[in-house]
Amino acid sequence: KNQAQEKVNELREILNKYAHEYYVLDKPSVPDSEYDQKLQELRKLEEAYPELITADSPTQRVGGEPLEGFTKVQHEIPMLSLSNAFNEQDLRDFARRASQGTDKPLAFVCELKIDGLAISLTYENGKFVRGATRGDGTTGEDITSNLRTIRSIPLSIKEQRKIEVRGEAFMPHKSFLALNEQKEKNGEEPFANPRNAAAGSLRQLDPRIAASRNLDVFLYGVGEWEAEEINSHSGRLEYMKEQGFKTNPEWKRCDSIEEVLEYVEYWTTERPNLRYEIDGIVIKVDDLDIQEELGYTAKSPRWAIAYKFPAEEVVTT
Ligand SMILES: NC(=O)n1nc(-c2ccco2)nc1N
Repeated sequence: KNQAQEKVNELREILNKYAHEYYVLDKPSVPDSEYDQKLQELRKLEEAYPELITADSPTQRVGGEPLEGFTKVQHEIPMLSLSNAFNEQDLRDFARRASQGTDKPLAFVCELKIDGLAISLTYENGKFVRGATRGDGTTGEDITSNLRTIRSIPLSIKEQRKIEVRGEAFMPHKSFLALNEQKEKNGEEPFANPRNAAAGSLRQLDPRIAASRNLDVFLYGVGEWEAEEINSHSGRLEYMKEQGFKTNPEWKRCDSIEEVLEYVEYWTTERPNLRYEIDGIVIKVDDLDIQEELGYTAKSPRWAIAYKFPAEEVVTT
């Protein structure tokens, strides 16, 4: 029995490492067959010793029965929407207002604005305990069982103190095209865009359907955190990556609005080469104390703004 426990722990550690390399770092160190073989070994051991099964085992990604409905979740810290910028002048105005709100030197972090569904993930004692949609910003829906099926979301992390991280769940282009092809074959209505497809997939009551949709996430923020000891947004992004969360590799710390404008310029042309949909660039003040000084309007932070790409002219054939 103890032998089985040791073997199970060893397999879980190896499988979590492989999964992190493959789904989070996009750099597998072993062929899929190696992963599948070890997972099969773990399944057999858990079958023989069901009392050894834990919720964070890699075999427990796709849960049991479909839900009857989604329960509501209150966000202790509201998940606010971002105000928009549409051109260079809007961005310069944003930077000026921010610099007038503090006498400290100002730095920004630029991030790709992933066009998906905003989500919140809560971990307690290092375990993924709850996942929720943004909803209206204060009340979302508990979609834990669906989010567990997304392989790039870790089921356990090193941090033992309660932490809530936030990000975007999305459907990569390849999965979107394949899903719509399938829907058209079945004579079903295809999804209009990857955002709707991701939202529709996470609103399914049966986690097996969500599991089949090849969703992914990028995490970009922290909500509640018992151990707030990092004083910059960029530091938080690095911390989240260290904890095993998938953060978008394209974020960049900029020391001036000129650098921000260069970043926007670069991604305006580079955007078509991404394997996922983005609808803009998010610019955030990096220093968390300055974020606090700047505060919020009724519905959005004053320390962040979303530059939106011009809507692509639809070529009607
Ligand atoms: N959609 C997206 O990629 N977002 N959204 C935020 C955000 C929303 C509110 C605060 O931050 N940040 C990024 N990268």
